[in-house]
Amino acid sequence: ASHCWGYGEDDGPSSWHKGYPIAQGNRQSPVNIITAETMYDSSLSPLIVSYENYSSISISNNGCSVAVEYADAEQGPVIEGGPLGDAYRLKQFHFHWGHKDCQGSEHTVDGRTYASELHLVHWNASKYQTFREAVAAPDGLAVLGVFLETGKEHQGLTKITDALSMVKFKGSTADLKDFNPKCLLPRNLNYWTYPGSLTTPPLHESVTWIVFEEPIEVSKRQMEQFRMLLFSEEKEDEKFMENNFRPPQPLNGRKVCASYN
Ligand SMILES: NS(=O)(=O)c1c(F)c(F)c(-n2cc(CC3CCCCC3)nn2)c(F)c1F
Ligand SMILES: [Zn+2]
Repeated sequence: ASHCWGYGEDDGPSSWHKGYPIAQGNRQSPVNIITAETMYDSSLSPLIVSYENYSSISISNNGCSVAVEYADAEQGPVIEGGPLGDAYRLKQFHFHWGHKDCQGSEHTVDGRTYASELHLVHWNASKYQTFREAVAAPDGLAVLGVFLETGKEHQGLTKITDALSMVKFKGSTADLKDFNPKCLLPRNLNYWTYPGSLTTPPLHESVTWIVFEEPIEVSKRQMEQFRMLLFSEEKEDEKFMENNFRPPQPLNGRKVCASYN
């Protein structure tokens, strides 16, 4: 079905429940991470990120974000360990950002918002046949969340930000080969984890969230390049793609676990 949801006044997060009742479910994302209430879980093993044989295919503007897609290959980039019982295969990564640098992330930390948040979406290819099947299963997805704050330019991100002008309009796609997303992870892999959902419709409660504590630094110019993207198609009147983030949702008794003490 074509998107009839968005981030505007009438079709934004507060009205998503009309088309997607799960929006008012009990394991929705994002959430505000209250660090004093997180639980150190010594049983959490280190996260294993095996992105060596990556094969990115393209970058595209899907009308709600900009995403880099990966080939669905057996030996593709995977993550395992940490809270995960299986190996999860990277499908795509995308971003959420604001109109200005003081807001834009989806998760917040003690109420603090960041300029942007990168999501690396993985699916449980050990247990399910396809992404479509996994996206609706309670242990189907694992998403790595990385906060972006403004500071010095991020060398690795320039390959992405310099390609954004090629996917300005909704529905546009461009080649983007051999991008290794490992360069987008922070140096320190301390993380928080909790059971949640997609943060966009269909809002399936199928995500094990793994949010890194340490943000990566990107330049103000790189953030500006995200803000020249459009929600709109070539023929429509211009609507700049910004504030494409869902606000924090109730924890409903969920515990956020920390991988570090
Ligand atoms: N912000 S998030 O929570 O990291 C996040 C995700 F994890 C996603 F998986 C998606 N997602 C949506 C679809 C369409 C599918 C089309 C087939 C039916 C299911 C949805 N593909 N990937 C997504 F858009 C998103 F924003
Ligand atoms: Zn996302």
